[in-house]
Amino acid sequence: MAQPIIEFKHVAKQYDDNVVLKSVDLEIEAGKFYTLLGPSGSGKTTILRLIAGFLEATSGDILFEGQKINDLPPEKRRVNTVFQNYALFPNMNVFENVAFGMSIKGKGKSEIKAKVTEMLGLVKLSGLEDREISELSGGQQQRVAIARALANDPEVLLLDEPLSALDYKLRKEMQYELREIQKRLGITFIFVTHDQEEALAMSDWIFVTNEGEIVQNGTPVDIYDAPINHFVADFIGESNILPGVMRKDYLVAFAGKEFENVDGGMRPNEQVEVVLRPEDLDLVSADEGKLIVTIDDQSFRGDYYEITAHDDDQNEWQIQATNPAIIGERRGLFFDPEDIHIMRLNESEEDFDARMEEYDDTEEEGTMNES
Ligand SMILES: Nc1ncnc2c1ncn2[C@@H]1O[C@H](COP(=O)(O)OP(=O)(O)OP(=O)(O)O)[C@@H](O)[C@H]1O
Repeated sequence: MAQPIIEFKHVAKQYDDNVVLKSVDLEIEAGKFYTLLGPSGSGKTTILRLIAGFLEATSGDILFEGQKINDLPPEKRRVNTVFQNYALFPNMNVFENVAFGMSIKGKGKSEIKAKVTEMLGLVKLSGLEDREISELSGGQQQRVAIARALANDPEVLLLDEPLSALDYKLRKEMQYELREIQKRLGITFIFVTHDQEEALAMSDWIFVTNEGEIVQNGTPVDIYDAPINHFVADFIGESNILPGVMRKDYLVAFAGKEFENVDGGMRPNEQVEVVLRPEDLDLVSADEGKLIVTIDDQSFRGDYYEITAHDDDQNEWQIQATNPAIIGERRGLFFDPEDIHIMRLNESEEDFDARMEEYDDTEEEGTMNES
């Protein structure tokens, strides 16, 4: 990759004895939409504040375009932040809020007017220049906050859970619009959320945080299809996670049976965890199934039925089915070998990446042999 716009080298943050960030390494490439995704307290906001300069790292280096910026004050960094609570100035109207940064920099009136007009157009608030902040809806206030941050021409826009106060429908709309704004401006966005659906829908690249560490990073598809460990598999989407044991010849044993799988490169007899996503499972007749399950419960979810069941080894299963089932009935459970994802216990991210690369190569070779 080209030189990263932002880089963390072993960055740690500690308050007295409380380590909230443990030696984080990360690289941000210019012009992409990044998301920091993780549960509450995992360190997302700390990472964002270190980038903005509102916090000082306890150790490690923070670089901007290759230059160390640990000691650079926030106003000298070419980044701007959009906060969750908008932080607008209530005594100023929409125009004055968006113009604020440029006014204190002493920009000329006509330049300010042109920029405010452009920014309000970008966030679809043209014509509301004279409105007071108290006369705006929550969604409109959020748009003003975005316009105000972008009016300073930052190279990187930091967004700290900016959509969490909005209702579901508005939130979806704003997700789409933020993505569009990022593409149009071509600058780097770093977005913080604890909502995995939001992260999957918006990002080019996701950093998953847990307990002060980045536990996995990759594209949304990588992270969804190949979670590195139990935490990621459980946090991102619904999962069935079962204990398993690798066997020879691309076989894995779980739920009391052996199954063919293609997620290879494993040692026989190694204890692993097996992930199967609910949407990759089908209910079929008992003699067509790879496993037999007994239906425990179901609920209608609009476009599918969410069904819970258990197998004869007493493993719980979550299944997304297009048709309803009958509670108490014994059915077959069907899945494709390629939908079985294997997770090694306690694997480092580097070893995991190497294994996934090997797996991709094996797949390519397989395709070439077939042709
Ligand atoms: N000033 C502080 N003094 C001591 N501990 C702090 C301070 N600020 C944050 N922390 C702790 O640092 C940890 C990480 O906080 P951070 O805000 O980065 O998490 P987060 O992932 O952004 O969570 P959330 O989604 O709840 O905002 C938390 O355990 C928090 O209590």
